[in-house]
Amino acid sequence: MTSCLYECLYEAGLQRYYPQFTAMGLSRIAHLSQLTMGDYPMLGVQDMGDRTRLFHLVQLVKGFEEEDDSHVEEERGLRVESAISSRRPTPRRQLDFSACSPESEKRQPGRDNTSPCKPRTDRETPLRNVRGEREVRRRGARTPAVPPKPGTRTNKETANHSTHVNKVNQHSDHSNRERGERRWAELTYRKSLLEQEAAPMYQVQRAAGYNYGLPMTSPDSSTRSSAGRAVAERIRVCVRKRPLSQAEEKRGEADVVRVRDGESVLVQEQKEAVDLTQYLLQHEFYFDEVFSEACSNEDVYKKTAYPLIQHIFNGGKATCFAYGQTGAGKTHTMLGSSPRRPGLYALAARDIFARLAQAEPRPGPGALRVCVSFFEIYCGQLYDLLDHRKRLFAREDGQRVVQIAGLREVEVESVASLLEVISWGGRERSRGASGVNCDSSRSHALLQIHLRARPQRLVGRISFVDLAGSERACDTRDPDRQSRMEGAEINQSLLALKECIRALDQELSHTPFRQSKLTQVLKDSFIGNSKTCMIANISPSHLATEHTLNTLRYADRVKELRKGGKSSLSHGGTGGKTSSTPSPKRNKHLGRGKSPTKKVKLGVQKESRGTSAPSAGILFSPGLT
Ligand SMILES: Nc1ncnc2c1ncn2[C@@H]1O[C@H](COP(=O)(O)OP(=O)(O)OP(=O)(O)O)[C@@H](O)[C@H]1O
Repeated sequence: MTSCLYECLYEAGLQRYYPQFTAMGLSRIAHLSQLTMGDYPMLGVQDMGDRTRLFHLVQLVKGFEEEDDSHVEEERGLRVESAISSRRPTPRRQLDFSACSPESEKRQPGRDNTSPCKPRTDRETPLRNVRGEREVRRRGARTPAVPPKPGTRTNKETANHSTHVNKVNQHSDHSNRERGERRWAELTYRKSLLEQEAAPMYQVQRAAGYNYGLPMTSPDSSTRSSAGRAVAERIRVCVRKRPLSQAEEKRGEADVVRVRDGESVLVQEQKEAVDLTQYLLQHEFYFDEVFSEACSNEDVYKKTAYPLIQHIFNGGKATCFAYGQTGAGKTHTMLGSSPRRPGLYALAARDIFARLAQAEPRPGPGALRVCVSFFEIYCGQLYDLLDHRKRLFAREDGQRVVQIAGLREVEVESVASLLEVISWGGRERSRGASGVNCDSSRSHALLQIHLRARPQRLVGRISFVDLAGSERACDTRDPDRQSRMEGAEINQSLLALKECIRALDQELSHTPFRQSKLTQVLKDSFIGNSKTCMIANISPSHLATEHTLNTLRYADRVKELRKGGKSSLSHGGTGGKTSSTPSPKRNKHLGRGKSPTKKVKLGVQKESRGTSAPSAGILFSPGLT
């Protein structure tokens, strides 16, 4: 479960150690102040960079404690109002862990109260706990640990006591407001850093061969040849950036994603060196199509699903995947936001029926029928969304065609009826989200539109796949077993998907579709006359940068595989690292199982923008390690 400690570690880039922290009984931010460097190995923090970060974090927490102590003086009438604001905020100083307390949440300007942190009682606020008895005595007046017995005080004492309580409450309100303001200042600071590009900027450069999780792509020169064009037509990889929402803007979140020329996307990642200087890393990725926030669903449809619809009328199979972090815009793309702003499902349905009407103005015995099925894959199990979430089983028949036994197919005769069926299934999915799986983003949803000739012959089929939230693939390190299993399953299916797309491109005799339920049920979309399009949805917010980069790296790998790259070993996961063995030369160099990091080339230093890199790898600034 997300906790403030996790958030705090996350801010410091140490979130992967969270399970060890909790295993060692460190569950609150306040516990960090008791850590000594001798404890670091027990927490698994061996890496020098991480040790330094943890050290700074511990110092910061201690600093907060001291700061809090200074408020005792304030209670006695000494106001140190300007103490915090006049102090030059070092980057880590700006972290405000207390923002997790319910009071400060309430007081934060323009912030909604949906904090991911578990609400705490006053006594549970982390920095208070750590000082034990003294703290409880001091704050105890407001929320006493043990309620005083009635009648144990005189009236005068009670009056004095309540005056004191009011003073303490006023102080507490004041400090909470101050903390809220500090958090606000932090966000504004980050935003200005990102928007004004005041910080030094370094560009992540393309490297030959293995790229240590960094972008692989360059503008696609392979599409210049006719064979390259054919492959690019079969597998398209596109990216769609959504706009910042009003709530995100109010919270002061910055837009760190830029779309250039409809074919490249640029992400600015805010980083911090061990000397606490802030800098920006700029990642650039190239795709077949990149849709900016200004693009409508119709624009996206024309360049993604529309060619697939033409393809199924020629007897082919097609698949359109929506991939990305929860909240990145997958549903908006697939389903649309209102009847006047339809998504890909409705636009595809409109074209299918328009084309049928054109071909056969009057329905006759030879006319094609449109049938829909809608099901979900959760933890490797299939559930029929058009049949009360009935459990389904996928099996291969005698011709080695995968059949989903018992899957309900509903015949539809118009766009409206198709949309009705989809919304029925969608309701079933969100209802299931509070039952079987607690969150619909943990499952893949597959909507299939079949073109059938009578009686049942399949002519063409398009599958729209709303993939599980990409951030779920990182749950493999979650302390909760169920989340870990879900994460592993999602990770596995995304890996299998990449493999199958590679096989589709290279027309390999063996398609590894059995590696996951997702690819198994989509088997015939990976063989024969089939086309695929992947739309990677991304959020522009600077708070989502890590997930955005993971999404882009995955899409990037899919695009690279199309060009004949070898498979990667795992999905990006938290750190967004993918590993692969792209060239035999590299294999020879590194050998199997050796740590690739030993060979990484670092330390080329250059101000990035507008300059070309002298060699592969990240460009580092002075003082960065
Ligand atoms: N291109 C866009 N233009 C305007 N608003 C958008 C766009 N994309 C997404 N949004 C808005 O962003 C919010 C989140 O989008 P959406 O629900 O589609 O995300 P999602 O990836 O489907 O999330 P989940 O996996 O949780 O279903 C919604 O309010 C949606 O209306």
